Parts: sequence; C-alpha cells; structure tokens
Amino acid sequence: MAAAAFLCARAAAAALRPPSRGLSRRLLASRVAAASSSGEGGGGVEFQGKVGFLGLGIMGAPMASNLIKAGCDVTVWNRTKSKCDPLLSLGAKYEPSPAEVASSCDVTFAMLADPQSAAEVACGAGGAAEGLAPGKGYVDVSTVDGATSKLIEERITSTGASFLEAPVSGSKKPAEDGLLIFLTAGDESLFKRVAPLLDVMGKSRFYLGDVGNGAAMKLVVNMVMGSMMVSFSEGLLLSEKVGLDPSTLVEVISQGAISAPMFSLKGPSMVKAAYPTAFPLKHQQKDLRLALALAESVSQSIPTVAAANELYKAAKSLGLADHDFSAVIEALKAKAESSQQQQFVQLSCH
Ligand SMILES: NC(=O)C1=CN([C@@H]2O[C@H](COP(=O)(O)OP(=O)(O)OC[C@H]3O[C@@H](n4cnc5c(N)ncnc54)[C@H](OP(=O)(O)O)[C@@H]3O)[C@@H](O)[C@H]2O)C=CC1
Ligand SMILES: O=CC(=O)O
Repeated sequence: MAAAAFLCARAAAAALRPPSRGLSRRLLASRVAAASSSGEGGGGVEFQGKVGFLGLGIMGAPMASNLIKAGCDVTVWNRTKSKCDPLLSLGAKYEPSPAEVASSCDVTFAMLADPQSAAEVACGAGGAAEGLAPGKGYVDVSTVDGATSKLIEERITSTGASFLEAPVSGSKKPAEDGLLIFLTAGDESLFKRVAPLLDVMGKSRFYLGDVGNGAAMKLVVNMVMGSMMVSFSEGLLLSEKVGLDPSTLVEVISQGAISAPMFSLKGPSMVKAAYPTAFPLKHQQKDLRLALALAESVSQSIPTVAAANELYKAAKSLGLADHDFSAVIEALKAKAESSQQQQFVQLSCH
C-alpha cells in the first residue's frame, strides 16, 4: 500500500471547474455536496464537524476562505492576529492558540511556513497537540520534510487523534480558485473523512500511503519546478544578450513541447523585472534544501538541483527572500554584472 498512489476519481468535482477568479459560494457549497454524496472514499460521509485552520499566509488565507464560503464552520488562528480579520469578516470564529482551535474543532488544518513552524504549531507550548483527543483529526498541509512530518505524526497520534500529511501543489491562484492538488499520506480513514473538505480546496487528491510519502512527493515536484525556473531565467537572459526579444521567447515556448503554465504565467512579468509574490522565493529555496537532503538520504545525485539551490541562496542574500521565486533571475543578472566588472578590472590591470 505504501508505494501505491491512488488518484481518487471525482467526476462530480471535475465537472465543477471554477470560474477564472475565485469560487462563488454557491459553487463551493455544491462542491461539498458533490464530494459528500459521491459515495467514494469509504462512503463519502458528509463533513458536518467543525473545522480549524492554523496559518493564514498566502496559501492558508484563501484555503480557509474557500471552506467558509462553502458553508463550513471554520475557526482560525494565525501568529500575526491581524491576518485573521478578513476571515472573521467572512464568518470565521477565532481562538487565541492552536491548542484552543484544535480542542474546539473536529478536524484542524495547518498551513505553516516551514518544518520549524509546522513542528512548533503542532507540538510546541500551546500547540495543537495540547487540544487534541481521540476522534479528532490533524491535517498538516505545509511543505515540510518527511522526518518533521513523522515527528508531528508521533505527537499528534500520542493524543489519540489521527494525522494526515497533505502538502499541496499549486500556488496562490490555484488556492484562490480551489484548484490545489493534495499529496496526502497517513491515516487513511482521516483522508476519507476530510475528502469533502479537500475537494472544496482542490481539484485532485492523491493518497500515497505512509507518512513521509506526501512530503517526499511534494519535494520532488518542487525541486523540478525550482530547476525549471532557473533554466527559464537563463534562457530569458541569454535571449536578450544575443539581441532577441525575451517576450517573443516566452511566446515561442508557450507554443511548443516545453510549454508550461508556469512559464506563460511568470514570463511576461519577469521580462518587466516584476515579481509579485505568489510563491515566496525563501520557500522555494527551503524546498530545494529539503529535496537535496532527501536525495542525500538515498545517495541520489541531483547536480542540477544543487546548482539551482545556490542561485536561490544568492537571490536571498540580495534581499529577494519575500519576492516571488521568479526573482531568482535577478541573481543571474547580478552574477553577469559581477563577472563583467571582474573582466573590466583584469583588463585595466594589464
Ligand atoms: N505560496 C505558494 O505558492 C505555495 C506554498 N506552499 C507551501 O505552503 C506553506 C505556506 O506557504 P505560504 O502561505 O506561501 O507562506 P507565507 O509565508 O505566506 O505564510 C506562512 C505562514 O506560516 C506562519 N508562520 C511562520 N513562522 C511561524 C512560527 N514560528 N509560528 C507560527 N506561525 C508561523 C505565518 O504566520 P505570520 O502571518 O504570523 O507570519 C503564516 O501564517 C509553505 O510550506 C510553502 O512552502 C505550497 C504550495 C504553494
Ligand atoms: O509549492 C509551490 C507550488 O506552486 O506548488
């Protein structure tokens, strides 16, 4: 079972593709109903309990918002309390700690920045585990490494509650549109229980077996994405250097075999040196760092990813950590400038 991946076919949800900007309350509510009545997932029991949501950043806020719009009874918490306000205006309740959210809800989702914050919010003082008990569920949708996920699982299940890791593929807009891809692993009955909720927030869900497999799948996907972005950046800069219009390159790529939504989406703003944050560069670098450790654990060589990681680190040191990850192109520009300066110094010295 651990190695087997099951994509749950959800014909009803697939038929309910969202409009281009966000999902209407009616559409979201119908998604809950469709997923609940589809009968798949061990009975497709309708989710009627209370839902907690911890972490209202770029991803957590629209995910929680979609649950509220779908008619779920949602209680939120965020370290920076002001980020709860838009959700409270939509009808969410508030509790002052992760423990209190978990104790007042049947199932609690967590969407935190990194392994450290995910572990702290789940297992630290006032953390979710303190409010959990048998019958409750904890679903961590943050991108972390398998070891962190297993540590969280151990603490959560020690309370008698059940645990599901469920990192997501898809960025800010897919989160707004309810089009995320869930990469889940862990307690299969919890997976089935929260399926109607996952179907509100996402377009598909994979169940991958043991805890760690969801994290690993997410890291592999994101290491490919991070390297693709570096390669794309190199292409944009080279095209410009040799006198081509990089906007034309974006168009050419969009029509061929290497076309990818990411290139079409990010390319036009990258050409204008604009990097509105959808996926923060610091998180992409974190994912590459974790993917490198994953590869190391099985002695797998991933030299392209290692090189890409260095570039994201350089971009962070240029102050670009909170920009979109497409700002990695600025690290390449800085490299080109510094090698030009070095050439100039060498020429002047001779
Ligand atoms: N953005 C994207 O496109 C995608 C991101 N992801 C992953 O999802 C996760 C969240 O990403 P995103 O929403 O973009 O990130 P953000 O940086 O926007 O949000 C991070 C969240 O974590 C909270 N947080 C950070 N440190 C702590 C801490 N020590 N204690 C408590 N809370 C903390 C923040 O709280 P506060 O508001 O107080 O800072 C905030 O709620 C990451 O793991 C990321 O890799 C996955 C898919 C896509
Ligand atoms: O983790 C980022 C994403 O776009 O997926």
